[in-house]
Amino acid sequence: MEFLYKVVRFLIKCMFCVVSVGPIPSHIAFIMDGNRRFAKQRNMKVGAGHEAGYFALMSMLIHCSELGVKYVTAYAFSIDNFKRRTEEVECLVDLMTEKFESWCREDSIVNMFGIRVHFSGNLQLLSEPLRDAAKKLTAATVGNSRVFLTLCVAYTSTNEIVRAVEKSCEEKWAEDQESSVINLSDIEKRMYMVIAPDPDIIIRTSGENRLSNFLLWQSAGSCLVSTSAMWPEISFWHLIWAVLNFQRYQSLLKKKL
Ligand SMILES: CC(C)=CCC/C(C)=C/CC/C(C)=C/COP(=O)(O)OP(=O)(O)O
Repeated sequence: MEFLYKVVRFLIKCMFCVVSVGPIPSHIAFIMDGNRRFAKQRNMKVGAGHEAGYFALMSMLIHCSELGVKYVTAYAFSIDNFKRRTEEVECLVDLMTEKFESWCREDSIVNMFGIRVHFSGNLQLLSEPLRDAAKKLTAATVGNSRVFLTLCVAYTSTNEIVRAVEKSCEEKWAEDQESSVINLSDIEKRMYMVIAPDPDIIIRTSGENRLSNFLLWQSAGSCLVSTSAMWPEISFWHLIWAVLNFQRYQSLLKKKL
């Protein structure tokens, strides 16, 4: 078993060397889809599917960090997810609260890997314990700088855009009532995602090709990669495949110039 593990680690290292010859994306975003189908296919409870999804996110984070990807974004809970059955919403909320609280510890995985956590979304819609855990985690990881992880929670892109436009109007009007012209940079400055560059790659699992109200503003130039694997099944190889696709897309762009 130990031998097999060593062989896999060696292969992973070789692949890292191969992809490092080309440009490494600075920002990868994930639409983590298929947790419930993964659970159903295995006669597991829905909660177990989401828990498996959590471990898949951890493994992607570690691979991204080893690959030198600076920004990672994950769509963890959309505003529309509040419409799901109460038990499922509670289960996801409990899972996130528990993990965020544990990530605050000094020896947690996020601190070990130098991951700074940021939240994108309307946190006012969350229960108080989850909102507090998210705020505590943001503060607890503020000194980390190896990877910037943005978790989209209570997020939809349309909500982000409307909020940024509203804030721009209010703040510009308060600044100067004579000329309150709003431009692109006024809106972008007020987006939740202002902390990260636009994603180079968006990976969606479970065979779907839709963006489902995720990073609509930021994805104009992103390379979209869809895989039929359910989110808990995502592996290092899917990540490498996405990066190779991105590199091919980059070289095509260069040829066009
Ligand atoms: C602590 C932390 C950040 C945990 C994250 C856990 C996690 C992976 C959440 C994603 C939840 C979600 C709505 C997935 C979509 O699959 P789905 O439920 O829609 O599955 P389906 O497409 O098969 O119905």
